[in-house]
Amino acid sequence: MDSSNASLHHLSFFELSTNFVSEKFVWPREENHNANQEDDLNEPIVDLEGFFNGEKDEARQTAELVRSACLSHDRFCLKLPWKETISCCFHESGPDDPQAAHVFFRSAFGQEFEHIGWIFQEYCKAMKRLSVGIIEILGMSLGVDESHLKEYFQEGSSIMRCNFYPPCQEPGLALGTGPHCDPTALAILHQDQVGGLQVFADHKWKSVRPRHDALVALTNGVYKSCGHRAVVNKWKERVSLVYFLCPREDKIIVPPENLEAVIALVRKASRGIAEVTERDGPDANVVVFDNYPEINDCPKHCINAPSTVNFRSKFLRAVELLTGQKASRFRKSEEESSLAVFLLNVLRKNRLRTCLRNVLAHEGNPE
Ligand SMILES: O=C(O)CCC(=O)C(=O)O
Ligand SMILES: [Fe+2]
Repeated sequence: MDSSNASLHHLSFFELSTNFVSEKFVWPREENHNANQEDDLNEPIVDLEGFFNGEKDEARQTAELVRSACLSHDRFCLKLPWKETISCCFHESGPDDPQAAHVFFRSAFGQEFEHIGWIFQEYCKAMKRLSVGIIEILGMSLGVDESHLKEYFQEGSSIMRCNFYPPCQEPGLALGTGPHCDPTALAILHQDQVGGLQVFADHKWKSVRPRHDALVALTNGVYKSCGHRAVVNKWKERVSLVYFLCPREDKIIVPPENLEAVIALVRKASRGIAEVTERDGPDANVVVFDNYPEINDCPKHCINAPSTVNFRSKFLRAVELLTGQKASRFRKSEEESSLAVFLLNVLRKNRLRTCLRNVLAHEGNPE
């Protein structure tokens, strides 16, 4: 670093060299955190090798693992972050493209940084391949057409961010990156060995310990967007690189058709279930869904009636997607031929109710 850069650096973190952290960086007490006393996340490690080698069974198992990991997160506010950041757009471009990274690095930072732009471009190309692969697995895990999401993101223009976190004398007062959910489809994060990334899971901040052989993928969408933050370290500087996968700027964002239909049905059914159990108690076995025409359209709630087959198969799929359990486990016998009984039995498994609540909360106003 030359002397002009060094003085700039000292200027931006002037407060650092004093014995206190400037008020601008002090995070509200209610969001207080003690960076070193958090639990570890114990996130599942998803090995993508089989998927990238084209092994179908391994890809399916990977999608299962991804689904259960993505269905278990919550969300969440800003003071000044204790960090410096550079974010650049990444376009898959030819060497003469004015938007190519090396052109940007040369014009923004000077000739001597052009080669960093070339490295940046190569890194982003690799991240693009990886992220589109992960998106494909996410698509599989959601039960939507496998190629849908892959094609959707194929031409995207993504963002690459480098975060630099200087040491902070009072790491319990400041945050490197405040709590947030990334607004992009997928973020792939490469953190160095200092550690600092935390994810909000099970109502607590949990540390994602650095692994030299793994990157961290954070998702958004039907799977709840994953709240996360980065804490700072008293002694060491930390660097993270984040690749954000985004669709092309003019793409219209809509859920895949079959997924939308399933979610709409689940919303309706879940309101029905909630009302039903309040009114009739958990042992009720005859139920009328007054306000839910899709369900009442079924003659005598018989799930084998032709008009209900479509609904039933969609609902079973939704149950599978949302609970991670095979829907056939709920189809115990012919006696359970009433849709209402079926729904109540599902509800008794309890997990579905929580999952449905999550879907409703995630989608905003359930009314
Ligand atoms: O540095 C980190 O670990 C997190 C950074 C982050 O969440 C972001 O840049 O969006
Ligand atoms: Fe983030």
